[in-house]
Amino acid sequence: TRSTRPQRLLKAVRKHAARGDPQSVISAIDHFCRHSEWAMNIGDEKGSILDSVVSELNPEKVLELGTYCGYSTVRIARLLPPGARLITLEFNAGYAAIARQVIAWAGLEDRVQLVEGASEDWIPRMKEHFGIETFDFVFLDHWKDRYLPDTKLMEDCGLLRKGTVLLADNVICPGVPDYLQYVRNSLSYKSCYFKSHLEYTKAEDGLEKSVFLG
Ligand SMILES: O=c1[nH]cnc2c(O)cc(-c3ccc(F)cc3)cc12
Ligand SMILES: [Mg+2]
Repeated sequence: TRSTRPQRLLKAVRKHAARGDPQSVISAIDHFCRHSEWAMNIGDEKGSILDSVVSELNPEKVLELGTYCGYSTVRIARLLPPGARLITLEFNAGYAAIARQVIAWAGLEDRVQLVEGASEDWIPRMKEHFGIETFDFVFLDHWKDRYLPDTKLMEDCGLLRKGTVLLADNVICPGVPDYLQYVRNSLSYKSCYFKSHLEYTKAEDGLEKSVFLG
């Protein structure tokens, strides 16, 4: 049977990237998506904004909602000190299987824990199952209809602290209007928009950075 796009993306990583070299994995995926097949990775333009937010924050505890093939997982994990931990949640088993191999190819499996399942099922279990008190940084990149309910769920579960940074992908395309309205109007957040483009295209998209004020 025909291979899947994530399988073809992994094949390109194995062919063109060097094992243990996260930057070569990032470049191989960007090249594949520009020249072979578009895929919904954050990409190099928005990825550079993600890099700058992570580098400035130096987070110890990171949560990523939506792994897909692990492109942003690799982008974030390569910037973390070895003691730091990134937990990434992926609902789709096929995506998770590819992401594990991409993360391993980059040599970053020691600081990444990929969990398969629904965000709403795992967020309430972060403390007792992973020994997490609060997250320093949360990257939202899963499903637009889950950004707002999962953010409220993280608040209710006490997973956010004064200064926790939420960074949301795709706030313009596909768009998350209910989430934007919430973080931009809530007194519990200081929010700002980073204008950019939909990965590998000229369409507008952007990232919303929101600091939880407690
Ligand atoms: O569903 C998505 N989850 C996470 N990230 C996405 C992302 O960066 C882009 C898109 C997307 C954007 C335009 C389009 F025509 C088709 C799909 C979807 C997701
Ligand atoms: Mg995205």
